[in-house]
Amino acid sequence: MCSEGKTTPKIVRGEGGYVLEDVPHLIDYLPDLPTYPNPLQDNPAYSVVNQYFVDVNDNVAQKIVVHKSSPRGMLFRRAGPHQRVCFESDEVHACIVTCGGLCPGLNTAIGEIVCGLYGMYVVRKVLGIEGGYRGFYSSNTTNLTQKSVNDIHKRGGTILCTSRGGHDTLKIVDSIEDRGINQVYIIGGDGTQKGASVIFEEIQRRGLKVAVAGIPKMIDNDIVVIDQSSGFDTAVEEAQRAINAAHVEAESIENGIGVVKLMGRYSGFIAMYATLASRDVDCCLIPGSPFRLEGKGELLEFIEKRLKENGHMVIVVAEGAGQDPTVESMRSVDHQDASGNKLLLDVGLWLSQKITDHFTRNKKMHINLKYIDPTYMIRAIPRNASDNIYCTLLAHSAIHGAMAGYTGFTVGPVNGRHAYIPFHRITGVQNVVVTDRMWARLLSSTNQPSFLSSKDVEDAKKGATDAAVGRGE
Ligand SMILES: Nc1ncnc2c1ncn2[C@@H]1O[C@H](COP(=O)(O)OP(=O)(O)O)[C@@H](O)[C@H]1O
Ligand SMILES: O=P(O)(O)OC[C@H]1O[C@](O)(COP(=O)(O)O)[C@@H](O)[C@@H]1O
Ligand SMILES: [Mg+2]
Repeated sequence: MCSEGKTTPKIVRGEGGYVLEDVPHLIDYLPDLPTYPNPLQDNPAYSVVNQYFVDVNDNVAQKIVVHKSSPRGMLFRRAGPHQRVCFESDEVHACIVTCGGLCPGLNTAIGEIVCGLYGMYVVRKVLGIEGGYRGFYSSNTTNLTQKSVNDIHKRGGTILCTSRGGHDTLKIVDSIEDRGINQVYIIGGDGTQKGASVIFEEIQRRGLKVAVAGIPKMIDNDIVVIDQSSGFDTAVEEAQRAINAAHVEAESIENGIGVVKLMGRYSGFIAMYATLASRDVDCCLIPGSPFRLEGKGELLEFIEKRLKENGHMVIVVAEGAGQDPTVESMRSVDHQDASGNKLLLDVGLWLSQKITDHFTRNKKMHINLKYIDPTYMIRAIPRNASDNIYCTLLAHSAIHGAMAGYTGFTVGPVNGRHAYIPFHRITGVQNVVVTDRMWARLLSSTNQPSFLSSKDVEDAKKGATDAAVGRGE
């Protein structure tokens, strides 16, 4: 595995504090590249829409809440179809690959890239790379047509299969070059975008006319800059079913406790949003907000109090929660998956065991605890309607960008408008639930203590500031 790319940021400054963080373009290293009129101008569907093409000077602001005396913040290039493109339709040989963990909407993204290329740009050569990055050099490929992707958006998973690890940059770029591929669409999470970044670097180094576009999918919502990751909405919705079940079980028996573990390796967005949406949850535990079991005002005392008040309770725990020294012992610190992600032991099981032990030991109360682990159920399902539309827009934005000659970018909504974001802006830092207003809303809705000491609060505030600096805010 390589480390992420080292492209120098393409910063364009102008009057009035204008700062555009632009994405690379093929013309940056292929200056004589010809351009052609966009075939969309003759497309009966698109030609009827006023101002369908984006202006080359359209930008999207990262910061929309500004202070009188504060800097205006960074701008990104607006995504969308351009008047001129750098590829002729019959010249395009595109490929699509899906990498990393599953996420609802992968098949929609695949299908929409294929249909968008065929329908909007009259492209006829789209190759599916099977089995993630290693598929470039060790697996089968499949020709993708509008017919072959016809109804895949209704299915969970990815028709191309996926994998972790196996990112061998040189072999991947050799394969791209040997096959004559000139547009590479890479669908995946934060790890995948890092991989895409180094592929782009190598392609640029070799001077190839190959556009590399990243399409973000992250069930954990742990990618920075973009508003929200695709698949997240579906996952939060599906998590409601597990929380409902835990609630029904807990309230139907004396001193019932329902514990639900939700995905979120480094960030607790699914747990936080699922808790806020449900309103049946009494306590939500996430990475970044440490808790302790024993002691005054700590978790076990709170559980006892809530049981006495309500007779039952529901706890939602994100899989990455409990990283403080109290639970350090249950973590398999030395283990990583094939992509280098930290492997965690089951915090839900551990917590359930600790709660049961506590109440058995002190004999104060007989509890009935049910542990529900819907982990893979929330990501193996088909996307919901809103994620379907979202993935469609991501796919189309990626196609328009690649056709216009932009490369080395990830596409995504920034404050509601789709933009092209250079890889390095999203690969350097991870999105985490910081102690911001959303977390305050959650604490107020569950009425749980924060379990934070004054030192924890200081650390969290510092972490939030550092993260904001890392995100370029
Ligand atoms: N720093 C990196 N450089 C190159 N490839 C990487 C890097 N990090 C992850 N990858 C590759 O990206 C792919 C997906 O990464 P992973 O972390 O498993 O999932 P996700 O993209 O969903 O976060 C894997 O094939 C992995 O080898
Ligand atoms: O068992 P797997 O496939 O490694 O997946 C588990 C991980 O996948 C995720 O759902 C998403 O992680 P990625 O962003 O790496 O795909 C994590 O929340 C979870 O820890
Ligand atoms: Mg990841």
